Amino acid sequence: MGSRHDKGAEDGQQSLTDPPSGHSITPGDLLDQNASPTPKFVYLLAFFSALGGFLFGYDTGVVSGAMLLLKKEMNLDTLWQELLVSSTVGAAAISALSGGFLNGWFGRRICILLASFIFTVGGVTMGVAPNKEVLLVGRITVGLGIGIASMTVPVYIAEVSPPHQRGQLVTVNSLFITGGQFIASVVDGAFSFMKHDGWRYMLGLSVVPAILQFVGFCFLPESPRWLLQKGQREEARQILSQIRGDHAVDEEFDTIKASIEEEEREAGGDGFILMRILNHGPTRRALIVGCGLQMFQQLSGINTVMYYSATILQMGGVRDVKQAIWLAAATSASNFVFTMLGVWLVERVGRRKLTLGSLFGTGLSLTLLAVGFLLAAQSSSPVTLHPAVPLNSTCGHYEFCEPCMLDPGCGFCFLENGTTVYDSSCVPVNETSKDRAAWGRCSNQTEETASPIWAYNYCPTSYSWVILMGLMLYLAFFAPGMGTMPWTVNSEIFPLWARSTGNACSAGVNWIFNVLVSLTFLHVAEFLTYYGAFFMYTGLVVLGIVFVYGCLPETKGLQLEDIENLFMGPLCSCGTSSPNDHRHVQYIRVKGNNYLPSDNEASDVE
Ligand SMILES: O[C@H]1[C@H](O)[C@@H](O)[C@H](O)[C@@H](O)[C@H]1O
Repeated sequence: MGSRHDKGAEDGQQSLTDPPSGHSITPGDLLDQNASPTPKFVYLLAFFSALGGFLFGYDTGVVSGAMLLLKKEMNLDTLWQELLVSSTVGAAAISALSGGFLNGWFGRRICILLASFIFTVGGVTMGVAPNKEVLLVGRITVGLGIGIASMTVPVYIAEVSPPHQRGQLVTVNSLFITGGQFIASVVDGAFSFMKHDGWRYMLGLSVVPAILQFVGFCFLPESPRWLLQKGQREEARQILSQIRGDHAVDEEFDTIKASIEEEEREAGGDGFILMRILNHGPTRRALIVGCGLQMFQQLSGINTVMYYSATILQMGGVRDVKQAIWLAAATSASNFVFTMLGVWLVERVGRRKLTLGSLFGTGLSLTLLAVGFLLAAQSSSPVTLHPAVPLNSTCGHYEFCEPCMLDPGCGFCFLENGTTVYDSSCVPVNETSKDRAAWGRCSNQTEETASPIWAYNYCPTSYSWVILMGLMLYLAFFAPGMGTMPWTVNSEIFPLWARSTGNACSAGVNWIFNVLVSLTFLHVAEFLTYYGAFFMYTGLVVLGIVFVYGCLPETKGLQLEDIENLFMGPLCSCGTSSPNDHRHVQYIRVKGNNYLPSDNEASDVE
């Protein structure tokens, strides 16, 4: 790997470790270089590509509010509700996996255009859907768009960004994801009053950012790194100069070119890329780190916590559906706001520390959530009324709310005076709508305050504040690190030839574990109880800490072409493969300002 670095010296440039006489390079010099303004064009590229992240967030987030209206209007049973929610995530998993091929073959720009086209078609299909079958087709279509966008956008942003700002700009994509989820919850709130057709607006509005992105990308350029890999040198050089503004790009261009040639030599040019990745030590290790991060992101339970937030709020006494919708918007707003913290921190503390700190806090908050659920279970309200239930129902056996609500066939029907629960019973749930009981006092839900309350999947508790605190802390810790870093790190750890396939695999792992965790949550809770489920997530987060501590190197500030060096050593070297240990000497022109070196040194003096 040394050849391209020696080249700089031949060109008369100076090594950082060997400053020219009369000019010793101080950290201040490096800071100045790194601080040179980033051309506005890069921000424009980041914005238009991150609209893909926005659509990812919007389309995954909007469905919960739309479902409240849809299930009434289309009379959806539980199976159809689950289909409409999970089909999108399932389709995203499949298209993310196949997106690697599209990305490598047709380029990042075409893939982003394709994703925004698919989002538009999906949005229109959902907006005009005459029946649930067409709606399902629309949901699957947007899922296909999400999968492609989720693996292409971070790669594209990483490839056009200058090294010292790459982390921040790629993390902006995660900010757009959580921003999309937040806007979706606001749109859900705003249209929830439209009992008829409100869902059409909720689902259909996604065409607006999709069209904006499509039109924008008709005018925006391809990634110069991809073009260079495809041998289109002149166009690559021209685009790189356009993106870098007045900075000359010879150095960066030569580095990318040399590294592509070297990579092809080292990794061999034949065979399936996935096989080449697996047969080549550094890329195999990068793949394990990338997929592991994505797996632990989902195993930390983010989507369970987000999905479950409305129920958590109901436990705390928010029984009005409208109020619950708005408070759920507050949950996604927190996720969004704390993601901003991640954008701010990523270039300051680096990826490794941010991920570790985030996992640590996530583990503590999950413990708090689990303890809250444990306290709630232990003080669970007794069943005081025992109406005759059909013999085939298990609901008549329960003496307390806790086992009653853990049985998917039953719910808790009660009256409330302040925080005191009375006249409570455990009765079968209506199979077509879980919002009411199959028969009896809770089978006909009215808005009257004196009418009995139907609690499905939750129990009233005075410990809801512990759970609520756990929820808020969880988002504060998860969002800036584990919510963002898996996407950011994956966009930078693979060499160019392996980047599309590597990201396709890791994004696919993210979506597969997303489906797995959301589909199994209620069953896990049924077997382990809620506190058991949250203790289990805590255990998985502890495994995540061991994995990240052992295997995640710091990639902050390095040029993409140098990151492969971090994976030369053994897989888990406990962070010792930091950039400073494996850094190759980088060369800069001391006079003239045409190349941005790594900002490792800058960070040391920050
Ligand atoms: O990074 C994102 C983000 O944290 C979202 O809030 C979550 O829903 C996604 O599953 C995750 O991939």
